Amino acid sequence: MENEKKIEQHRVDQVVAKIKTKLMNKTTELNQAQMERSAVERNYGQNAKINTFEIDDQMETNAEVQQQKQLVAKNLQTEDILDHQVKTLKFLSSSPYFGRIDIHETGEPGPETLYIGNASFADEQNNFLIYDWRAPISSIYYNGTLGQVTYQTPGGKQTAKLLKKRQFRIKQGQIKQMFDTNETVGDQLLQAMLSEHSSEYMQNIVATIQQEQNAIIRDTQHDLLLVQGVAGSGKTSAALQRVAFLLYHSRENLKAEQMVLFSPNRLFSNYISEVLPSLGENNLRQVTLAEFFGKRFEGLKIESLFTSFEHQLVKSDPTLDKLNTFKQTAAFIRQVITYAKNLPADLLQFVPLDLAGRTIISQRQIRQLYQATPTGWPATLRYSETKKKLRRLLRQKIQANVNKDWVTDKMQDLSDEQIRSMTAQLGDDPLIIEQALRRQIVTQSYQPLFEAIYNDYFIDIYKQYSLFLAEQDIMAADAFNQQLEFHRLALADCAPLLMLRDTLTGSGQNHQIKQLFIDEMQDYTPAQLLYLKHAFPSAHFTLLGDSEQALYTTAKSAKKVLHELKKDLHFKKAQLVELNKSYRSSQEITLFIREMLPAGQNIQPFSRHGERPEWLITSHDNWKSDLLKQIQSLKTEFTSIAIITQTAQAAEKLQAQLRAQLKTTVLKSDNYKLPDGIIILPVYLAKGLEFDAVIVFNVSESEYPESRRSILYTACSRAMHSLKLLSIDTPAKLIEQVNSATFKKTLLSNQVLK
Ligand SMILES: Nc1ncnc2c1ncn2[C@@H]1O[C@H](COP(=O)(O)OP(=O)(O)OP(=O)(O)O)[C@@H](O)[C@H]1O
Repeated sequence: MENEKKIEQHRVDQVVAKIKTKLMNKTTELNQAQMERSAVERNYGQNAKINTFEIDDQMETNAEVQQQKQLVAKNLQTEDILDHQVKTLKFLSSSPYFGRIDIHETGEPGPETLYIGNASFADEQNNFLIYDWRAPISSIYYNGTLGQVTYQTPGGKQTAKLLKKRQFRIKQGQIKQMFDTNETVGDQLLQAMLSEHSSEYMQNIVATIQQEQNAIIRDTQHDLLLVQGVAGSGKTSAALQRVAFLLYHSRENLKAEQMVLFSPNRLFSNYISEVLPSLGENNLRQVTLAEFFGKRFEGLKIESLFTSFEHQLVKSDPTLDKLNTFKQTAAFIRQVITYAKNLPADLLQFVPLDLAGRTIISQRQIRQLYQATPTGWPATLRYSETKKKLRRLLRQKIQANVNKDWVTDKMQDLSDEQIRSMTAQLGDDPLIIEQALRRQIVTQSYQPLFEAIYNDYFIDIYKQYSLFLAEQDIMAADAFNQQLEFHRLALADCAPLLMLRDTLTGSGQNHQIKQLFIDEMQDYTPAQLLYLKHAFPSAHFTLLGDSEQALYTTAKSAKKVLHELKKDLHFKKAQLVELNKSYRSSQEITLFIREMLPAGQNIQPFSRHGERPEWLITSHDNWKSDLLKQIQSLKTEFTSIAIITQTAQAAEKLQAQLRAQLKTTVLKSDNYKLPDGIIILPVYLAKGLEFDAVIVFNVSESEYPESRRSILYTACSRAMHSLKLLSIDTPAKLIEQVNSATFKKTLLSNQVLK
């Protein structure tokens, strides 16, 4: 192997030399392009400053400025392309590839050797020295064991014989590790990757994508791809590599702007923000569900998923809980749609169009316009026809106002300069100029009304929804109205409200988005998913979740989740992929946490070893000093240490209790960056994240009764290398039920166990 390694290093040296030459050329081109653009911009700046008075001059200058602007835009585009090439080449010059396959394709005279890396690279004769990991042929690297293999190409299925598979770890142009493997992607490289300590940002996994993850990444057939995977099985990782794959696969008709990822919180958005750039792709848009709703209900404070969760934990009102549960179903949304479609005109909650305290178009007039539309038309058509008529009516009102005194008054207040800019290109006829001016003045003052019509402000959707709720249950309507008075909106009301608005007005759909991803989909209600399907009608959905980590609902089998989605959301081609192997945690941690779940034996640990998790039992008097000792000892080994509590209040309280002895940072839902040092955070904010060491705080029976099994599982599964559970006083039975061989139990104080 040593000799082989020398030969491979020699090739790496040759390839890197070629990459560096190209890098030099591209850097020069980039510098030139930047200089050219600065020159155009300087020139453009001077032209834009020319003071124009005569109309002819102004028009000429405008045309010139436009031309310059176009030139700058074109230069910027070239610069972007060059900049991207330079970045890719820089990366390749340090780490050109990670895989090699030797294959003999059916019908070809002899075998060939291909190297696979983050991006393709060809020499001047167009020989591919590196293949992009997303190229069709590269799938052999991820899917094939030695022997006969097949792979998809645009022209159909191809067969080949895989003769050799080799993995590399190359850094700064030097081969650090090299393995031959017969497996799909061998464990040795994966071992090395997973043993590393956690970092601030999630890393890409292109060198070690596993076969079942590859099925997620390369799927282009289905409009619903449902991924149900155990904690740490690489759902998020696979989803992000999938984005990169789709961008490569449909370079011509899919742009990063046409994709959106619904993520659990801002911390998570930041945590994953480096993955796509590290693969040479632009980031896709990320939004949390609360942000998405927030944009659609301006002026209202939307309850976040976490607040809703904390409310459930802190106070729980059985009657309201029941109502909220119904609001979360797809059946409820369907009821909203039926209501909106069949709403008689006299029940529509129109509001007058007012301007500066004066009603310009009354509620009665609006209703009459609506009633005048054919009753046989669907509600949305009647509504859009009403909108058209309202605009026409406004224009008539403008005409009727043109010669009114208030307009004459306003005209007299205008400066010569204002008049000139308002009437440019109208010729010299004073009569024409005056009429145009008057019309502009009225139109400008009526502008807010046009906007109100455009934005559907002439219908009070909140009142309408409250009436709908009252038809179901008067208490539900009261609760909703009460929230509204304080400018608040419960999360459970957002999707039905929007569906009501959209069904009445025919608005709210975004046809631009082609791919939509939802991470932690188990936290979405069927009502929300149904609304998102409606709001993004052209999108393919990739939904990633783990129902065992459902903090807000109960666990369901993957097949049941798929069945319900198909039934509720009407996808044509749905596919379920299940991931059972956990990569995040050491084998010892996985063996312990899977014991917490009734069906946990399906979870396969990855063979990376560490210490068994430790269950620490302390007393009410000594817990603080015991906890501090544990933290001190973890600090000697790890940099990323998290203490996970159940609620934000508990996190704050703990911080206050430790303050005198230890500096910690409590994470809140509006934090977007993980700070250094010891972190305290509530479990829902830890979703999707991982830490070298985790201490789950206060695992007592009162905090973690049987019903909070998922919460405890989610908290524990954030740990990569070290997991400790601290119980104060009465320990949780949930742990007592776990096979005692999977953890170490330590009595820190003279605590009497039940
Ligand atoms: N094929 C792989 N090669 C290398 N690392 C991997 C691979 N798959 C997953 N990992 C690593 O395992 C860890 C967990 O991955 P990820 O966060 O994507 O899992 P997840 O299923 O989304 O987890 P959770 O549901 O618990 O949030 C990450 O550190 C990721 O880099």
